[in-house]
Amino acid sequence: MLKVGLTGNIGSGKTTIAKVFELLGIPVFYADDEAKKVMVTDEVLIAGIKQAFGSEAYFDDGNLNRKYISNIVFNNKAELEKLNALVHPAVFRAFARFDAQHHEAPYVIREAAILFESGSYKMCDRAIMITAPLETRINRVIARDHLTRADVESREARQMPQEEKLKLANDVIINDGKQLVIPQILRLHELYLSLARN
Ligand SMILES: CC(C)(COP(=O)(O)OP(=O)(O)OC[C@H]1O[C@@H](n2cnc3c(N)ncnc32)[C@H](O)[C@@H]1O)[C@@H](O)C(=O)NCCC(=O)NCCS
Ligand SMILES: Nc1ncnc2c1ncn2[C@@H]1O[C@H](COP(=O)(O)OP(=O)(O)OP(=O)(O)O)[C@@H](O)[C@H]1O
Repeated sequence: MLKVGLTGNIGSGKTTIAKVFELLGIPVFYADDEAKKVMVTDEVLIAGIKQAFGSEAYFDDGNLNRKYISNIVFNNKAELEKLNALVHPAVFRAFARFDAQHHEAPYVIREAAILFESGSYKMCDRAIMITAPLETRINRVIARDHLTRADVESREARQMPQEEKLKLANDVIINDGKQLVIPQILRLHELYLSLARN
């Protein structure tokens, strides 16, 4: 079974495009969702996060105080690395379980915002990079999340630049709102099916 990583910088369209692969019958592992899940269910991880960032990291009902953590980690590289070092091992373990559950599929997709930054592309056979101009991505995220331009820019600044990621990717989907996306997805789907057969 082929493992395909799917990434792109903030607002590039990762989730939207991953859903199309799902429609084609391909299992998709959403690393960011899984990260959020383990951060509220894994007791050891919860204790580690509270120790690192203070008990304000969680609300009294057990939910993660995302705004509090975002303000810390997206404004300080060392703090983000601290959070990643706590969360990523738990996400890697969940991915291994997902693979095992879908071993009959020709390929699986791992959708992750930080596939390259975290080094997890090395655990995949191929990596897809989704690109769109920065201005388009900023406008999409402002419309979707009602964040400010400065919020989006500070998140973008924490990610490896698109050009760097393109050097590490095997495949590219251009989601600039001009080029048709579905034919690009179908081409890659055919490619992965044929790689999985051989
Ligand atoms: C800091 C948290 C709580 C903020 O949550 P919030 O809902 O406000 O933002 P969201 O998760 O949608 O992320 C917003 C943007 O930030 C970027 N981002 C998220 N995590 C990271 C990270 N670890 N490094 C760099 N960029 C990141 C994503 O590209 C995303 O577009 C959350 O992002 C988080 O828990 N991150 C750590 C877990 C992680 O590493 N997830 C990424 C994949 S495993
Ligand atoms: N080709 C497109 N045309 C118009 N809108 C789009 C297109 N692709 C994505 N969008 C919209 O842009 C927003 C961002 O897309 P999406 O949530 O898929 O991006 P993402 O890369 O997963 O974002 P994030 O990095 O913030 O998690 C969504 O509201 C989505 O509906």
